[in-house]
Amino acid sequence: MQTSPSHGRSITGGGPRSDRAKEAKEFDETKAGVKGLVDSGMAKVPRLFIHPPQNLRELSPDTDGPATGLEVPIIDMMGYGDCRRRDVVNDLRRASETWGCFWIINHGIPVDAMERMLEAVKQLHEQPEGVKREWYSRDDAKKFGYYCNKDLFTSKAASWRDTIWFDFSRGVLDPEAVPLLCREPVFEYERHFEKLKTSMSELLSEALGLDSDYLGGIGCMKSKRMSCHYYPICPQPELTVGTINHSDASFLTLLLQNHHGGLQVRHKNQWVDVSPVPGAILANIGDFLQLVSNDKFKSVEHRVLARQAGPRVSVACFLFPGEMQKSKPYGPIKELLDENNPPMYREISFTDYFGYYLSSGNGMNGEAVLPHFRAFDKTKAGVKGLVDSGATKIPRIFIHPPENLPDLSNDTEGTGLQLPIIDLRGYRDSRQGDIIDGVREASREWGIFHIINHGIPLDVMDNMLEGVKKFHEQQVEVKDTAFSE
Ligand SMILES: O=C(O)CCC(=O)C(=O)O
Ligand SMILES: [Fe+2]
Repeated sequence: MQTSPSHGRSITGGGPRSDRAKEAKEFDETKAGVKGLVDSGMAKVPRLFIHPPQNLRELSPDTDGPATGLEVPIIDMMGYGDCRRRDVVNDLRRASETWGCFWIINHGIPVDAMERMLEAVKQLHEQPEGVKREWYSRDDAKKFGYYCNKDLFTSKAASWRDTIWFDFSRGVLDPEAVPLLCREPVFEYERHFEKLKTSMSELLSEALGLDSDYLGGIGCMKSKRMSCHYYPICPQPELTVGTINHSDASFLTLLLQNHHGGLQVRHKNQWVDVSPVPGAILANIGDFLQLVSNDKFKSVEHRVLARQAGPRVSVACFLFPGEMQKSKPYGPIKELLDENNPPMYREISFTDYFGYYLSSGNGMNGEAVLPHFRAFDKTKAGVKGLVDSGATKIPRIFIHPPENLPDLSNDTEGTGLQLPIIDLRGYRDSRQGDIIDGVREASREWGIFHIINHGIPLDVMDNMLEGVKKFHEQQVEVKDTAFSE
């Protein structure tokens, strides 16, 4: 596949004033993705893909091998249907509470079905440019398609990754909707996957201490969507990322990857390499499971590094509520609540959660989305905590009905009216009568007035205000001790 050399130049070139939106549009119109750039012989990462330092922080040097000494837990599901069920459930609980992700082995999906799936995805991405061009789209109504960066036009920087998707969320996916080349492997994988999904739903229910059919009963994993990523070799991996740090909005994500590593998860504030384990599937707890489990299970922050090795191929299968359940409110599961475990989140539908997730950059701007839905009072961090957490939108509980809101279009400065100011100097002697008259008048007309020369020294007032400001600006942990409901 070739991208025309002139096109390549226009993307890499551009002086400091050239416009990102224009670069994104030009690149998008090639419909050839990152793979097209690499195939055109591009030796430098185009500016569109260069991330600001805060996105690249801590990318190296621990990119090879588990320098941290930490490793994602591996859970052997062998015998989960009978003799080992209790062990498997306990292992799942521990891993979901501490890591928010874990490998599963002996999960029932044949290794060759997984390999065929990965190979089919690789082949799809490696189709000639002219073939892939027909699939290029960001239209969510389509069941199959291909794009480079869903958020290409809204993100701060693009990521070194192309994606093909299969959407199984609205009923059964019609085989005719996907290219013949991948039909058999995709539907074979999906058939096995459905069985694993049912088992995971039962085991995770039990791991939460609920009946095994609980999560199935609330329909929270009914739908699925497969995002099949292709990460081409990157000539300057220190300048960009494969996938920026984020947690998934889903309930659960089950991930296949080929032998090229690059995936990392955040654990105990360190990035830990998720080195491929042959035949294993990676399970990631998503935000929505953290929400319904009332923080018992943790959604895991993860990212994919851009690398000089590749191409890396992965299949992330996101599980989330079905069509019938998507718009119904979900909140912390009642059975998990008691006086020591108050609800940490307010109720919200998956549709609303996901809408917010997308509008705040697919969770891909490095800012966690879930905290926005915490039951506000439980944070004990106040409005200041919201602002400090980088909230860019006002949470719904703060939004007032129109009748409460001042008419901001009216310029109040233009009225010429001013609050009365009453000078208290001499109120014990010569001016007492005037002052009393002034107070009476202001109380009758306004109900509010300023007083000056009141006897409280200015520095005492300033110190008081400064003290209050300092209190509010303390760490949340310090203020926590003074918080009272
Ligand atoms: O490619 C991967 O391994 C991870 C992809 C991912 O995190 C996602 O699609 O949400
Ligand atoms: Fe993800």
